[in-house]
Amino acid sequence: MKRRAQRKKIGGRRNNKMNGTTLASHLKVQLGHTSKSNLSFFQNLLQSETRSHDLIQSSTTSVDVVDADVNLDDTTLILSQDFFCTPDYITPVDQNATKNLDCNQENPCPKSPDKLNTLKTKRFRLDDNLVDSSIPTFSCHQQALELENDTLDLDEFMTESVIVNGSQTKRNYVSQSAVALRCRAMPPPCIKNPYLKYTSDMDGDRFGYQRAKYAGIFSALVGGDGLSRYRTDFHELEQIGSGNFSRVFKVLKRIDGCLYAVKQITRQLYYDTERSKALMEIQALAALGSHENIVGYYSSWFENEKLYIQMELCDCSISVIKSSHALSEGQVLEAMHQIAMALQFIHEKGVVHLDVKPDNIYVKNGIYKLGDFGCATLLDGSLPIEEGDARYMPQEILNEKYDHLDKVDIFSLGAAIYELIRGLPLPGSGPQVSNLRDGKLPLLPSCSLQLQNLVKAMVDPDPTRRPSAKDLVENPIFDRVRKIGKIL
Ligand SMILES: Nc1ncnc2c1ncn2[C@@H]1O[C@H](COP(=O)(O)OP(=O)(O)OP(=O)(O)O)[C@@H](O)[C@H]1O
Ligand SMILES: [Mg+2]
Repeated sequence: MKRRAQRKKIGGRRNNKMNGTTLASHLKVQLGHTSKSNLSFFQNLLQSETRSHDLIQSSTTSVDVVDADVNLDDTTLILSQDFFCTPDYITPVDQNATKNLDCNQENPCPKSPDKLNTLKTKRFRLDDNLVDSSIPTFSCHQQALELENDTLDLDEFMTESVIVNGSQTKRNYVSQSAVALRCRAMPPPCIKNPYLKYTSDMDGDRFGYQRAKYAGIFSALVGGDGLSRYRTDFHELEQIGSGNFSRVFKVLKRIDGCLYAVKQITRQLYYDTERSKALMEIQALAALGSHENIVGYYSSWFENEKLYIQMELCDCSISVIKSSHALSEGQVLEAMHQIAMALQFIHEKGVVHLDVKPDNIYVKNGIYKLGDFGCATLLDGSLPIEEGDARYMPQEILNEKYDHLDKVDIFSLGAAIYELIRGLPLPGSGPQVSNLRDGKLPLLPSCSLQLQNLVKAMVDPDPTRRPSAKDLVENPIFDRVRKIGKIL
């Protein structure tokens, strides 16, 4: 049976400065919300900021603040919203300046007050418009997106702070990254996409969009685990599936108003090996690119040691259809032909699926799509091999012979088709499964001889005698499909 491995990582590199007292107190709070793997970073940061603060306190007039930067180049993490969204990180020397703070309900993040008696030198001068306090901070979504694309290389946007005896007053200096992350924490409202007609999905709860907006904010801010990209970007509608270590949800993406499936790998990913194994699923999907018969992949991220995968939403898996009514031979042929095309596509790119089965064949608007690339690996065997559901595995893979991995997929598709024709699930073990592995199929009266022979060839115990995916696609049995595009 299938085993899975999963992992973590996280969001944004950061190089930040704050008022010493404030940052120290924030860090103490943050330490309570931060995963173990990030603790050492915060502890270092806390210590260095505390030292900086001590130096400032012991100074009277012109004192260069010790650079309390912490190099985060190798550290990735997501900080909770309150880390950036409090007035403290821009606490002015003049406490009266806090009166300039502009808090409002819609955007609880305050604007930066002018900082008095403080001169800052910048490694990278921000656009004045960005830091102009007259510009609402919420207007920086575009920058947030750009920053996200730039992997938040915050180092470029940080400021260095030097306290001098002068009266020169500088304007706000909230770093672009802090502004971007602040905005990132504000979920945009769910938008109805005017180009789509699936309104019935949302009509049930007309106020759901507004509610979701605030629910998103609070779950993102109040949740013990800090900023949630899932909650910020998506409105969860319902759970639509589950696997051994996963749950799949139908979600509405707030910013584009489209429906997607988000798969949450529920197993926590502590070890590097687990993480890199879990990454193989999305790396395979991303590398393969789009194909009509492969479930579409959009993005993925780690959150709280779990992996999330945003995918094209399909109607259901073919096993659900099979359980409600027997599939006609025409439907079976159609599914077989389309999944054979998916296999031809991935095999030509040097990838094998290794978990082809009815549960992993989805249907969307009558199109069959191969999904669940959790066991995908390279055809040449240069990546770890983790076979899928044992019921659909040929004997050679159970004997750990990996010379013809593409033919493993052909066997699995043959076993899946056999199951669909019979209309009964394959048992986990017993004579039926061992007969199948030996290539012995009982007669299937409801099915044409031509199709039975083809399935028999697909489950041949000798992998070299099984047809390739290309052979399958070109088999004359599918002529009807090719001619009319769809078998009715
Ligand atoms: N893109 C999608 N659209 C619609 N339903 C989906 C989608 N992805 C997954 N599902 C549903 O969720 C179920 C579980 O998904 P998936 O097979 O990817 O999880 P898994 O943990 O890898 O499962 P397993 O280990 O049991 O194969 C699927 O069988 C399907 O019913
Ligand atoms: Mg699956």
